[in-house]
Amino acid sequence: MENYTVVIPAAGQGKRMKAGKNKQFLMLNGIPLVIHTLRVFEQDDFCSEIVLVVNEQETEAMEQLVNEYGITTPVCIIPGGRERQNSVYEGLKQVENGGKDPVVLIHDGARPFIKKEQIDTLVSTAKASGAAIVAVPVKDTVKKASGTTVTATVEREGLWAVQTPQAFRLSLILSAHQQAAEAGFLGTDDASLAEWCGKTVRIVEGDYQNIKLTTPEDLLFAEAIISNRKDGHI
Ligand SMILES: Nc1ccn([C@@H]2O[C@H](COP(=O)(O)OP(=O)(O)OP(=O)(O)O)[C@@H](O)[C@H]2O)c(=O)n1
Ligand SMILES: C[C@](O)(CO)[C@H](O)COP(=O)(O)O
Repeated sequence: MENYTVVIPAAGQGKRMKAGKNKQFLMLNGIPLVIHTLRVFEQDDFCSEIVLVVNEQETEAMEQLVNEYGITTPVCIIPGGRERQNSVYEGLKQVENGGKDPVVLIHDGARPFIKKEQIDTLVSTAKASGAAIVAVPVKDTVKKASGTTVTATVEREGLWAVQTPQAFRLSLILSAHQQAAEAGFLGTDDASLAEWCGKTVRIVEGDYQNIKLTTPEDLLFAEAIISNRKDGHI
Protein backbone atom coordinates (compact mmCIF):
# COMPACT_ATOMS: atom_id res chain seq x y z
CA MET A 1 0.00 0.00 0.00
CA GLU A 2 1.14 3.56 -0.68
CA ASN A 3 0.08 6.80 0.98
CA TYR A 4 -2.57 8.85 -0.74
CA THR A 5 -4.30 12.21 -0.57
CA VAL A 6 -8.08 12.32 -0.66
CA VAL A 7 -10.00 15.20 -2.24
CA ILE A 8 -13.40 15.53 -0.57
CA PRO A 9 -15.90 17.73 -2.44
CA ALA A 10 -18.30 19.23 0.12
CA ALA A 11 -19.14 22.52 -1.60
CA GLY A 12 -22.64 21.71 -2.80
CA GLN A 13 -25.91 23.28 -1.69
CA GLY A 14 -27.75 20.12 -0.68
CA LYS A 15 -30.86 21.29 -2.53
CA ARG A 16 -32.40 17.81 -2.91
CA MET A 17 -32.07 17.22 0.86
CA LYS A 18 -34.46 20.15 1.43
CA ALA A 19 -32.82 20.87 4.78
CA GLY A 20 -32.49 24.60 4.17
CA LYS A 21 -28.70 24.31 4.50
CA ASN A 22 -25.77 22.40 3.12
CA LYS A 23 -26.39 18.75 4.06
CA GLN A 24 -22.73 18.44 5.08
CA PHE A 25 -23.69 20.18 8.36
CA LEU A 26 -26.65 17.89 9.14
CA MET A 27 -26.19 15.89 12.35
CA LEU A 28 -26.04 12.12 12.04
CA ASN A 29 -26.02 10.37 15.41
CA GLY A 30 -24.97 13.68 16.96
CA ILE A 31 -22.04 14.29 14.57
CA PRO A 32 -22.05 16.45 11.40
CA LEU A 33 -22.22 14.43 8.17
CA VAL A 34 -18.94 15.84 6.86
CA ILE A 35 -17.12 14.86 10.07
CA HIS A 36 -18.31 11.25 9.71
CA THR A 37 -16.72 11.23 6.26
CA LEU A 38 -13.49 12.93 7.37
CA ARG A 39 -13.14 10.41 10.21
CA VAL A 40 -13.05 7.49 7.78
CA PHE A 41 -9.87 8.88 6.25
CA GLU A 42 -8.47 10.13 9.57
CA GLN A 43 -8.59 6.49 10.72
CA ASP A 44 -6.69 5.28 7.64
CA ASP A 45 -2.94 5.47 8.28
CA PHE A 46 -2.34 5.51 4.51
CA CYS A 47 -4.26 8.76 4.09
CA SER A 48 -1.59 11.48 4.41
CA GLU A 49 -3.74 14.51 3.65
CA ILE A 50 -7.35 15.55 3.17
CA VAL A 51 -8.21 18.34 0.70
CA LEU A 52 -11.68 19.48 1.76
CA VAL A 53 -13.42 21.56 -0.89
CA VAL A 54 -16.10 23.81 0.58
CA ASN A 55 -18.43 26.68 -0.23
CA GLU A 56 -16.35 29.84 0.17
CA GLN A 57 -18.89 31.29 2.61
CA GLU A 58 -18.68 28.10 4.72
CA THR A 59 -14.89 28.08 5.02
CA GLU A 60 -14.85 29.35 8.62
CA ALA A 61 -17.64 26.99 9.68
CA MET A 62 -15.81 24.02 8.23
CA GLU A 63 -12.51 25.07 9.87
CA GLN A 64 -14.34 25.28 13.19
CA LEU A 65 -15.78 21.77 12.75
CA VAL A 66 -12.39 20.28 11.85
CA ASN A 67 -10.89 21.88 14.97
CA GLU A 68 -13.84 21.08 17.24
CA TYR A 69 -13.77 17.39 16.32
CA GLY A 70 -9.97 17.26 16.44
CA ILE A 71 -9.34 15.75 13.01
CA THR A 72 -5.69 14.70 13.24
CA THR A 73 -4.99 14.14 9.53
CA PRO A 74 -3.78 17.38 7.89
CA VAL A 75 -6.81 19.06 6.28
CA CYS A 76 -6.39 21.68 3.54
CA ILE A 77 -9.67 23.61 3.15
CA ILE A 78 -10.21 25.38 -0.17
CA PRO A 79 -13.17 26.98 -1.96
CA GLY A 80 -15.04 24.97 -4.57
CA GLY A 81 -16.86 25.91 -7.71
CA ARG A 82 -20.26 26.00 -9.35
CA GLU A 83 -20.36 22.33 -10.28
CA ARG A 84 -19.01 19.28 -8.46
CA GLN A 85 -16.50 18.87 -11.30
CA ASN A 86 -15.19 22.41 -10.74
CA SER A 87 -14.82 21.75 -7.02
CA VAL A 88 -12.93 18.51 -7.58
CA TYR A 89 -10.59 20.18 -10.09
CA GLU A 90 -9.77 22.92 -7.59
CA GLY A 91 -9.03 20.25 -5.03
CA LEU A 92 -6.82 18.22 -7.38
CA LYS A 93 -4.71 21.32 -8.09
CA GLN A 94 -3.75 21.34 -4.39
CA VAL A 95 -2.34 17.79 -4.43
CA GLU A 96 1.47 17.50 -4.40
CA ASN A 97 2.91 15.28 -7.11
CA GLY A 98 6.37 14.92 -5.54
CA GLY A 99 7.63 13.44 -8.80
CA LYS A 100 5.98 10.12 -7.94
CA ASP A 101 2.64 10.56 -9.73
CA PRO A 102 0.82 9.29 -6.62
CA VAL A 103 -2.64 7.79 -6.42
CA VAL A 104 -5.25 10.36 -5.43
CA LEU A 105 -8.74 9.57 -4.18
CA ILE A 106 -11.86 11.64 -4.80
CA HIS A 107 -14.69 10.99 -2.36
CA ASP A 108 -18.04 12.72 -1.87
CA GLY A 109 -18.40 14.39 1.51
CA ALA A 110 -21.97 13.06 1.38
CA ARG A 111 -20.82 9.41 1.52
CA PRO A 112 -19.90 8.67 5.18
CA PHE A 113 -20.15 4.87 5.05
CA ILE A 114 -17.24 3.82 2.83
CA LYS A 115 -15.26 1.00 4.44
CA LYS A 116 -11.48 0.85 4.79
CA GLU A 117 -11.18 -2.52 3.08
CA GLN A 118 -12.79 -1.06 -0.04
CA ILE A 119 -10.44 1.92 0.08
CA ASP A 120 -7.45 -0.40 0.33
CA THR A 121 -8.57 -2.45 -2.69
CA LEU A 122 -9.34 0.71 -4.66
CA VAL A 123 -5.90 2.23 -4.02
CA SER A 124 -4.05 -0.92 -5.05
CA THR A 125 -6.23 -1.30 -8.17
CA ALA A 126 -5.64 2.32 -9.21
CA LYS A 127 -1.93 1.95 -8.51
CA ALA A 128 -1.81 -0.90 -11.01
CA SER A 129 -4.30 0.34 -13.61
CA GLY A 130 -4.31 4.12 -13.28
CA ALA A 131 -8.03 4.50 -12.60
CA ALA A 132 -10.49 2.62 -10.39
CA ILE A 133 -13.94 3.25 -8.97
CA VAL A 134 -16.21 1.68 -6.39
CA ALA A 135 -19.56 0.50 -7.75
CA VAL A 136 -22.34 -1.99 -7.03
CA PRO A 137 -24.42 -4.02 -9.47
CA VAL A 138 -27.73 -2.35 -10.32
CA LYS A 139 -30.64 -4.10 -8.62
CA ASP A 140 -33.57 -2.36 -10.31
CA THR A 141 -34.51 -2.34 -13.95
CA VAL A 142 -33.44 0.95 -15.56
CA LYS A 143 -35.36 2.59 -18.38
CA LYS A 144 -34.88 5.67 -20.50
CA ALA A 145 -37.88 7.90 -21.08
CA SER A 146 -39.00 10.95 -22.95
CA GLY A 147 -40.89 12.77 -20.25
CA THR A 148 -42.90 9.93 -18.70
CA THR A 149 -43.01 7.79 -21.83
CA VAL A 150 -40.60 4.87 -21.83
CA THR A 151 -38.29 4.91 -24.83
CA ALA A 152 -35.94 2.07 -23.93
CA THR A 153 -35.08 -0.49 -21.28
CA VAL A 154 -31.41 -0.54 -20.43
CA GLU A 155 -29.93 -4.06 -20.42
CA ARG A 156 -29.27 -4.69 -16.71
CA GLU A 157 -26.49 -7.23 -17.29
CA GLY A 158 -23.23 -5.35 -16.88
CA LEU A 159 -24.90 -2.24 -15.38
CA TRP A 160 -23.28 -0.77 -12.26
CA ALA A 161 -24.37 1.96 -9.87
CA VAL A 162 -21.20 4.01 -9.43
CA GLN A 163 -20.12 5.44 -6.08
CA THR A 164 -17.05 7.12 -4.67
CA PRO A 165 -14.16 6.94 -3.79
CA GLN A 166 -12.76 7.11 -7.28
CA ALA A 167 -9.00 6.66 -7.44
CA PHE A 168 -6.52 7.74 -10.09
CA ARG A 169 -2.89 8.38 -10.78
CA LEU A 170 -2.71 12.14 -10.19
CA SER A 171 -1.38 13.02 -13.66
CA LEU A 172 -4.17 11.03 -15.35
CA ILE A 173 -7.05 12.72 -13.56
CA LEU A 174 -5.50 16.20 -13.58
CA SER A 175 -5.03 15.96 -17.36
CA ALA A 176 -8.60 14.68 -17.80
CA HIS A 177 -10.00 17.57 -15.77
CA GLN A 178 -7.89 20.10 -17.66
CA GLN A 179 -8.99 18.74 -21.07
CA ALA A 180 -12.62 18.62 -19.94
CA ALA A 181 -12.46 22.22 -18.67
CA GLU A 182 -10.93 23.39 -21.95
CA ALA A 183 -13.56 21.51 -24.00
CA GLY A 184 -16.49 22.39 -21.74
CA PHE A 185 -17.16 18.68 -21.10
CA LEU A 186 -19.16 18.13 -17.90
CA GLY A 187 -19.44 14.70 -16.31
CA THR A 188 -21.38 13.60 -13.25
CA ASP A 189 -18.39 11.69 -11.93
CA ASP A 190 -14.64 11.94 -12.36
CA ALA A 191 -14.20 8.56 -14.03
CA SER A 192 -16.37 9.82 -16.94
CA LEU A 193 -13.68 12.41 -17.66
CA ALA A 194 -10.99 9.71 -17.72
CA GLU A 195 -13.18 7.58 -20.01
CA TRP A 196 -13.78 10.61 -22.26
CA CYS A 197 -9.99 10.86 -22.55
CA GLY A 198 -9.84 7.21 -23.59
CA LYS A 199 -8.51 5.82 -20.31
CA THR A 200 -9.44 2.40 -18.95
CA VAL A 201 -11.31 2.51 -15.66
CA ARG A 202 -11.54 -0.56 -13.40
CA ILE A 203 -14.45 -1.34 -11.08
CA VAL A 204 -13.98 -2.45 -7.49
CA GLU A 205 -17.21 -4.00 -6.23
CA GLY A 206 -18.39 -1.98 -3.27
CA ASP A 207 -21.14 -2.08 -0.72
CA TYR A 208 -24.79 -1.07 -0.93
CA GLN A 209 -24.34 0.71 2.41
CA ASN A 210 -22.02 3.25 0.77
CA ILE A 211 -24.94 5.54 0.06
CA LYS A 212 -24.72 9.18 -0.95
CA LEU A 213 -26.98 11.18 1.35
CA THR A 214 -28.98 13.09 -1.26
CA THR A 215 -32.72 13.19 -0.42
CA PRO A 216 -34.49 13.22 2.99
CA GLU A 217 -35.19 9.48 3.12
CA ASP A 218 -31.45 8.85 2.91
CA LEU A 219 -31.22 10.15 6.49
CA LEU A 220 -33.44 7.24 7.59
CA PHE A 221 -31.21 4.76 5.80
CA ALA A 222 -28.16 6.40 7.38
CA GLU A 223 -29.57 6.14 10.92
CA ALA A 224 -30.33 2.45 10.30
CA ILE A 225 -26.79 1.79 9.04
CA ILE A 226 -25.27 3.55 12.05
CA SER A 227 -27.56 1.65 14.43
CA ASN A 228 -26.62 -1.70 12.89
CA ARG A 229 -22.91 -0.89 12.98
CA LYS A 230 -23.14 0.08 16.68
CA ASP A 231 -24.83 -3.27 17.32
CA GLY A 232 -22.04 -4.87 15.35
CA HIS A 233 -24.50 -6.37 12.87
CA ILE A 234 -22.81 -4.98 9.70
N1 LIG B 1 -20.54 22.57 -6.76
C1 LIG B 1 -20.45 21.43 -6.01
C2 LIG B 1 -21.50 20.48 -6.01
C3 LIG B 1 -21.39 19.34 -5.23
N2 LIG B 1 -20.26 19.18 -4.48
C4 LIG B 1 -20.13 18.01 -3.61
O1 LIG B 1 -20.17 16.83 -4.38
C5 LIG B 1 -20.76 15.77 -3.60
C6 LIG B 1 -21.85 15.08 -4.41
O2 LIG B 1 -22.78 16.06 -4.81
P1 LIG B 1 -24.34 16.00 -4.35
O3 LIG B 1 -24.63 14.80 -3.57
O4 LIG B 1 -25.17 16.32 -5.54
O5 LIG B 1 -24.42 17.25 -3.33
P2 LIG B 1 -25.12 18.64 -3.57
O6 LIG B 1 -24.68 19.22 -4.86
O7 LIG B 1 -24.90 19.44 -2.31
O8 LIG B 1 -26.65 18.22 -3.64
P3 LIG B 1 -27.80 18.89 -4.53
O9 LIG B 1 -27.47 18.50 -5.95
O10 LIG B 1 -29.04 18.23 -4.02
O11 LIG B 1 -27.75 20.37 -4.28
C7 LIG B 1 -21.30 16.40 -2.33
O12 LIG B 1 -20.46 16.05 -1.23
C8 LIG B 1 -21.27 17.88 -2.62
O13 LIG B 1 -21.04 18.69 -1.47
C9 LIG B 1 -19.22 20.10 -4.49
O14 LIG B 1 -18.20 19.94 -3.80
N3 LIG B 1 -19.33 21.21 -5.27
C1 LIG C 1 -19.86 11.02 -8.13
C2 LIG C 1 -21.14 10.29 -7.82
O1 LIG C 1 -21.31 10.19 -6.42
C3 LIG C 1 -21.10 8.91 -8.41
O2 LIG C 1 -22.35 8.28 -8.23
C4 LIG C 1 -22.37 11.03 -8.39
O3 LIG C 1 -22.30 11.07 -9.79
C5 LIG C 1 -22.47 12.44 -7.85
O4 LIG C 1 -23.66 13.00 -8.40
P1 LIG C 1 -24.19 14.34 -7.74
O5 LIG C 1 -25.47 14.69 -8.47
O6 LIG C 1 -23.10 15.37 -7.94
O7 LIG C 1 -24.43 14.01 -6.32
